[in-house]
Amino acid sequence: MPEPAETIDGWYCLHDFRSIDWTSWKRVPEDERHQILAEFISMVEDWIDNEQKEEGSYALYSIVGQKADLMFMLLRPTMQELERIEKAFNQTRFAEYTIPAYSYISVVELGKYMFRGEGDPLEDPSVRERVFPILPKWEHICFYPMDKKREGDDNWYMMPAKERGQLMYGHGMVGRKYSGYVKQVITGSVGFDDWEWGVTLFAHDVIQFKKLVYEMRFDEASARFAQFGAFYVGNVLEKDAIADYFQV
Ligand code: VOV
Repeated sequence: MPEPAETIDGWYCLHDFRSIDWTSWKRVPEDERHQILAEFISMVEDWIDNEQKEEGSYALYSIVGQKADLMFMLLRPTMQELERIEKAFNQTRFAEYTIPAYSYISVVELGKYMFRGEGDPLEDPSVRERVFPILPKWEHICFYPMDKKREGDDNWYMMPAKERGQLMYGHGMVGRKYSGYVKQVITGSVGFDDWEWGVTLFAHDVIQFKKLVYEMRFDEASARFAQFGAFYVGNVLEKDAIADYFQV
């Protein structure tokens, strides 16, 4: 049997996508809308506090297109904490005006392909930074889930570890060209959700997503093995811009 890939796992991750029920929202009197938003903003402030204490991280983006309007990406040390946040959000008055659109459960993952260190990788500060990341608040986000194929000769899980390592090396080389333009957070979801990985990309210039994802399609690891779910793309929603976004 080919050697299973070893992973270093960090914070648990919830991607939570919501659509806004704009028709109902528009009917809410203005002063009440302010109160409802204040409660939501105070929740975002809690996420910011948590991130400042380095006990987790968050990203808040508005999504373009009809798949959703908002996306929260939350990282926490336990699945219980993620559930508590989800429940706390669902109990806000603001949640009454949102419709769940999609969610994704995973854990920040680093493949051991590139890790050459000795001992416990979680004691290596450069590894800790990768698996307990403070999420960038760059202008744009792109999220999609993916699998590695298991079909005939293109079965990722039947390939010897060395060959997989070579392909991941080639993959990393393509990715490195985008250093400073695109930041990737790969989360593993085998056993947690419907796909094998969540791919979350951050960029200052949205066109860099298209360039990177397109270039990767030609790289063997993706060309032969990658299968993709739905793509979501969005713009950063800073705390101070929330009130404006919900102005109707
Ligand atoms: C921003 C660019 C970028 C860079 C630098 C980069 C580098 C790397 C390295 C070095 C490694 C291996 C070690 C590790 O870190 O796990 C990975 C791993 C991985 N990647 Fe990647 N990736 C990028 C970007 C990047 C993209 C755009 C995608 C989506 C693929 C596409 O076609 O749309 C992706 C996917 C993945 C996945 C699913 C894994 C885990 C695969 C596994 O079998 O374990 N990735 N990735």
